[in-house]
Amino acid sequence: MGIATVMINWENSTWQYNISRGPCFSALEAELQAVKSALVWALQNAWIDVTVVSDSQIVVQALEKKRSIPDWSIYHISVSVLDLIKQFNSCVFRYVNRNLNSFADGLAKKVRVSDLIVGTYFGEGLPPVETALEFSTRTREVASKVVKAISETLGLEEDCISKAMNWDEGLQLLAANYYPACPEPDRAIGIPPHTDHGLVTLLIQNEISGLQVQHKGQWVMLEAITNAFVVNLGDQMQVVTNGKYKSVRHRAVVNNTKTRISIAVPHGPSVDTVVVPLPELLEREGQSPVYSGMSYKDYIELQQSSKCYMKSSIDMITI
Ligand SMILES: O=C(O)CCC(=O)C(=O)O
Ligand SMILES: [Fe+2]
Repeated sequence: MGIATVMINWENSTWQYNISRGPCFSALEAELQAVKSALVWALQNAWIDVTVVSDSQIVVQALEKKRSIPDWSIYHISVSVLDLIKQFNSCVFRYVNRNLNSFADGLAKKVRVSDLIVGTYFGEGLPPVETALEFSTRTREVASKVVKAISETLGLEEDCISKAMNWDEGLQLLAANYYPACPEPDRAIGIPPHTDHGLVTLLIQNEISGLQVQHKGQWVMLEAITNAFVVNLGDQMQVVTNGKYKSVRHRAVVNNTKTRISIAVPHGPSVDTVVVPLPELLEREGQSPVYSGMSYKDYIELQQSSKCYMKSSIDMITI
């Protein structure tokens, strides 16, 4: 079994990763061993405030509650990890989706098939994938809060939408949009009008405006605010709230002198979730569903298919 841990020092912008190989009886054991080796390494290097990021929900859920992993065959490792945790000033555990942990995951796989030399590797700056990982992890926390707040505004439990959408397994994307200056902006379009297919999209942009939203039939330009997120609601939010919240139709236009950059982080349900209006909401309001159920995966396919060319995909599932 291959074990890889990536350590990032945010204070001096250096990173290193450590890889090892050894016998392991389960994937869970390998995850826990990786956490243990990261903690041992951190203590040896006098790190006292650490955040451990893992793609194993079981490991993260247990350790953040300072409990042993519910698998007695690895109880002894749990005990030593819990002992190690006590030696830190702060030790936080965070879950990340596997595809966001691809750097460490890829290293562990490579070492298993033996084409990587066991040892510790160092670098300056930040490993590029990990920068995206950190950004994605932190923006996910913001998006989770937004989804909880939306649930509450509907008079529902804060985790009502996230539970129904299997948020913990949800799809998260990262899109970097680059719009070079265009001498004839009126004859070009950055991104054509569309709605995002997911639940919420967080968007940051450089200081150049370009995002327009459709409001009462008019295109309205949003002023670009530095260090602020724009939150766009997507189609699944409209479906799950039975139309109480609307997904926003938007487009991006180009600038004649300046280059515009935007980073969009769309968050959706897990791809297998069949999204329907929340039964709790329908019951309380005495309403019938306005949208028919469809899995998120099928909805994305529908939106990208020729059937939806120049048409709104949400109309296709409106009853
Ligand atoms: O660049 C923008 O402001 C819009 C980007 C966007 O709509 C998208 O990536 O879905
Ligand atoms: Fe969009």
